[in-house]
Amino acid sequence: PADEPWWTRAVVYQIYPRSFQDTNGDGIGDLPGILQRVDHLVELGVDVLWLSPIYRSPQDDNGYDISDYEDIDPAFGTLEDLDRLLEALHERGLKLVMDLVVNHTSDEHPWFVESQSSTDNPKRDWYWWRPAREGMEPGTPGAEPTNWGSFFSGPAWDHDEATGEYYLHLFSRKQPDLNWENPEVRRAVYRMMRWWLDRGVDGFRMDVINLISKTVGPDGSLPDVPAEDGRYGQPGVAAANGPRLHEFLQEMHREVFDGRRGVGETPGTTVEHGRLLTDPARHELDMVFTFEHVSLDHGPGGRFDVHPLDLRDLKATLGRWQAGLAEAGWNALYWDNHDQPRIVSRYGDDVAYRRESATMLAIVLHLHRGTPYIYQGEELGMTNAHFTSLEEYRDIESLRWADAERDRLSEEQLLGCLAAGSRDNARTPVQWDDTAQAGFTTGRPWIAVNPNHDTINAAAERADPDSVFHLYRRLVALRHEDPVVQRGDFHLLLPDDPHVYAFTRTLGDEQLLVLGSFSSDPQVAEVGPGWSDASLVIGNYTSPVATDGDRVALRSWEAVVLRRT
Ligand SMILES: O=C(CO)[C@@H](O)[C@H](O)[C@H](O)CO[C@H]1O[C@H](CO)[C@@H](O)[C@H](O)[C@H]1O
Ligand SMILES: [Ca+2]
Repeated sequence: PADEPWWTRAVVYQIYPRSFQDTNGDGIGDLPGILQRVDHLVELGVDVLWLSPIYRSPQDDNGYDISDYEDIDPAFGTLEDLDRLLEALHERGLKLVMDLVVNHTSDEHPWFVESQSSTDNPKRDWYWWRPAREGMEPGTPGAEPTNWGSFFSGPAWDHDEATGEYYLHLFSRKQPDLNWENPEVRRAVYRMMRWWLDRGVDGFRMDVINLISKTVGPDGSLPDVPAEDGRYGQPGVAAANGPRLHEFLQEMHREVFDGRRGVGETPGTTVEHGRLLTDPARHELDMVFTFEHVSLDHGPGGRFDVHPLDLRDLKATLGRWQAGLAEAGWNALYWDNHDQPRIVSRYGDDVAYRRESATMLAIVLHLHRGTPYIYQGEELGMTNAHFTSLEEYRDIESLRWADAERDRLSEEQLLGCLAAGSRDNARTPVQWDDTAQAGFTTGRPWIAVNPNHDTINAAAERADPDSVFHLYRRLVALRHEDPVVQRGDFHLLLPDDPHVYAFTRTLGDEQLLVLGSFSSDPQVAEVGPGWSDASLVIGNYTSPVATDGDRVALRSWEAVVLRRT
């Protein structure tokens, strides 16, 4: 019904501009390249384009370190190029969502340059400056104001020789955190957001937005966090979901949003938080990205310490978020993005069953209740990079982790951990065809093209009616047409089955049964009575699925959606 928000029927496509399409042969994707490929988005049928950062930036973290929020980095193009893209998207009924990175700026942003210049500069309090720990020699390990660790390994504080104080950076030292306690900072951010909305942008994806409110003591002190002796604390602990987060987001909503929207990236957020953040009655965010389901194969060592997934954990986690936001709030559904290894290699089988497992994972995700996100290349079934040398890696998080672990692990062990957990797995150029550089560039790509582009590429996928690409087109069309897919209640089945993901979606007297096998071996799903004469909605095998009474037999990595009324 018309009063349902548009995004309950929408599908979002994420582009990582550096790796999408290069048009000037410098090996770096750019805005004219996205314009050139807009018809790929139209053919897929998606409704919204989310662009990872394209702002002026020293590219220390590939654009998530911004030095000018109101200009485009020359590597990606110009403001005019963006206006042309915006116009082309709007003409085709698509919306554009920009990446909003305001937990931190680049250390080359004029705000920080000023703030760093002297302790009494009017912008000193725009960032987090603190003296060394009591009685410790400034600049020596352990003298940092708190024991907070950075997401990119090492301490979250850097000592500034010139002014003798430390500044906070939860990510790289070239990404100093903004001090949102300072109302001037908030006003400057809201003014910048309105500038982009006035330019026609339709909304924002907000980077680590739940880290903007730090836990500050009444005297302005910042607390240490639990940590093993001599080691830095878990990154973000004293910043995640801080005391003033909801206040800041409600203020932002009042100051900025008049109907245009925002999705928040919120690492370390619980279901309870998710509901508070996305309950429309609270006027904060429209949906959030949670991280629980993409951390289930992480061992104690985090993302580079990868362990086999237990499907029961995945079902329990996604099931909890579905149930938790059923009454109020809304989920953002994703497997892939520019920070995660590709799901077909991670939870699927990218060797013997790439098409089957990629399409099964797509069907299972897109039939959940929420707004699905497709990350560039996911619709082609692109796999992890499978790099074989350290030289091939580019990602600051991976390189700093390898540096920190070099004495503890052998080169072979380092390569194994990086191959499984690195963000670069998601950042290899999009594979458009089977030519030398996969049609991405006529030059030398900034990161290596995956050699499997000879068989895995858009041209081949488009030519094969049973391909991953055409399955995604059908899923997007289903989301647009089917109210049960859009709004049906979610109910998990078979929670203890270690191989089959099963659930129903119900709206009125219409019900869908969704089954996905996470196994190469044949599986049987006990689905109970009443499905034997159900109709097929979508499946990833061309020949019909075998139902006999209350049992459905699933072939390798098979997924099927049945409907009964
Ligand atoms: O998962 C993570 C922690 O290990 C990181 O990959 C990631 O840093 C975190 O999810 C937050 O990501 C966002 O902010 C970062 C800092 O801006 C940027 O590097 C990521 O690309 C962005 O998605
Ligand atoms: Ca280029």
